[in-house]
Amino acid sequence: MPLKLGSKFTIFIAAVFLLLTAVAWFLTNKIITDVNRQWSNQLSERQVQFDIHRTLMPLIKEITLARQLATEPAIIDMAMQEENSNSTNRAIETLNKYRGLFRDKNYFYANAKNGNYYYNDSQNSYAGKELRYQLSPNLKQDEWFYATLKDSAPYQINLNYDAHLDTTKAWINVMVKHADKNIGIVGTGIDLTAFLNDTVDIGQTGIHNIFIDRDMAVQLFRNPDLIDYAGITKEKNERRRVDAILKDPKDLAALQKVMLRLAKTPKKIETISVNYEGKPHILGIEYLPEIGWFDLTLMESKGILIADQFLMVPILITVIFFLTLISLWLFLNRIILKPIEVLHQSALKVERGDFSVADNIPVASKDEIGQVAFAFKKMTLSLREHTSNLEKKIFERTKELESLSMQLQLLNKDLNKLSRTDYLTQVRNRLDLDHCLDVEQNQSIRTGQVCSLILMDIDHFKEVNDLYGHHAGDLILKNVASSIRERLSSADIFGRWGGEEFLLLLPNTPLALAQEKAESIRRFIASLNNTLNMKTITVTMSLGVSIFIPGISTSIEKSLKEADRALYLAKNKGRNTVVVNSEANG
Ligand SMILES: Nc1nc2c(ncn2[C@@H]2O[C@H](COP(=O)(O)OP(=O)(O)OP(=O)(O)O)[C@@H](O)[C@H]2O)c(=O)[nH]1
Repeated sequence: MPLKLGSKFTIFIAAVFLLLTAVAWFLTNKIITDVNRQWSNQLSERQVQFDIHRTLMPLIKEITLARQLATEPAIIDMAMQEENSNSTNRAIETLNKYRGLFRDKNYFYANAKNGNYYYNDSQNSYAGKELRYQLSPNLKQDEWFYATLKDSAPYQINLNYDAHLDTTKAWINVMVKHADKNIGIVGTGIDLTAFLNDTVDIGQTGIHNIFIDRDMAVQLFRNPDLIDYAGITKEKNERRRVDAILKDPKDLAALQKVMLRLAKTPKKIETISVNYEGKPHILGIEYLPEIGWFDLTLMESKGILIADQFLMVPILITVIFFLTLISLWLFLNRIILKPIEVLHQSALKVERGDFSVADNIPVASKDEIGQVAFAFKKMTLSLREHTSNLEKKIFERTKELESLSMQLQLLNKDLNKLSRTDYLTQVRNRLDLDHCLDVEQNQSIRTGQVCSLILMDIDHFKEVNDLYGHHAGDLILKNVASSIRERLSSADIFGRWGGEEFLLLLPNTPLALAQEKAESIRRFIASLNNTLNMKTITVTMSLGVSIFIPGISTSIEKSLKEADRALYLAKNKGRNTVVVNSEANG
């Protein structure tokens, strides 16, 4: 079945709707992604700047102080000649001075030469006994010292758990140098818990800071279990790396790429999308060359991205598209489909011959549909008028035909009558008599009634013709026929058998009565005066009578032959005589 216009419109509008919606969703998604990227870049940049001030500055301050301490002559002096108590006292004095300046009010100093380790805390607990113990390359807990000494960097930040002091600290280890030789390490420790509380775990929902070094080992994170303590003393594969936090290898690969780029262009910030604890996050990355770390700012997308709010836009666009297309459909339905449907229904009615619809065809608009409706209305009106005229004509023509048919029937009747009437005498002709013989035979057989036959012939008619002329003969024939017919009842069947011979059939008439009738005719004809040209001519007739008796007579044809035989006998008897068949038989 071919598709209707309404279905085509619906499919078209649905397709347009799907296409527009898909484009709207695609564009919105693209815009959201772009905006989010820009937005998270900015946010990340701000966050990192904030971190630098919040986190890096105190660290740099500590490093600067420690580096300054490492260059203090008293410290170098002590490293060179610790056995000199004056030098040592001066150095301890200097160390104590710096202790007051360090954030956590502690310092340490370790001599490369003998492993002597000096330490004092914020409580000044070790006043006078600052030399705490002697480091040993054989002790695992002292490995950091010997590993750091071997490092070429001027300073390091080492996260360590101090078994002696039972503290976990971020140690700022600065090399004490003399003539390019590492002669000791000096620095301060920052309590990691306090540090994490103050700087890393800032309590901003959805935002986490991770500091990692170039090897991706976690340096600072709110969960201390994931921090790579004592990294300096570990093999690379033993270190706690960021993959404990960012578990997707794809995220790690992306991060590594960014880290390689940023290491060449510090102070630049890049962002990537990552998964953290099953949720999408934006990761802002900046390299901090001062400490050799990367500052990673992990921000939950849901909190910072505008996707959720922005999702309303494509939904709104979809709803607007939907409403617009529905309105368009309703509009098309109103101005095209409905008028076409009305025209279609009207056309079907016109096809069935109902022209009354012409008055109801609406021509509301003047547009193309309106013009078609107007043309259709005009056409229907014209068709109605034309059909009405045609019907009138047909009616008139039918009447004419009916009248003609009547005339024809009458003519047929006349013709039929003529075909059965003798042209001269106007009585039944031989054709009609033959038919009547058949009918009467059947009638007699059906009813069981007898039928008498009288065959009559004008005597010496030849002489009449010869004496008075053929015309006179005709007149006598006519006169004889009409005179006999006038004397018969309506049931009697009379006609010209041929020439001057006539036949009379008498249904339901016994032979005796038929004989009487024959006698009566004979007498009447003999007495009849046929007037012609002032002359009176009389003729006589010979008559033969027979009967058809159903069940006894063979056939009416046989009975007719018997009448003919009787007529013959009548002629022989001298004419003007009636002979009954029984006589003939006798
Ligand atoms: N005028 C006229 N004569 C007719 C017509 N039909 C037959 N005849 C004539 O009737 C005559 C019949 O003659 P026939 O058969 O010899 O018999 P008939 O002269 O009547 O003698 P019988 O019958 O023996 O008494 C013929 O001369 C026919 O020409 C007719 O329609 N008009």
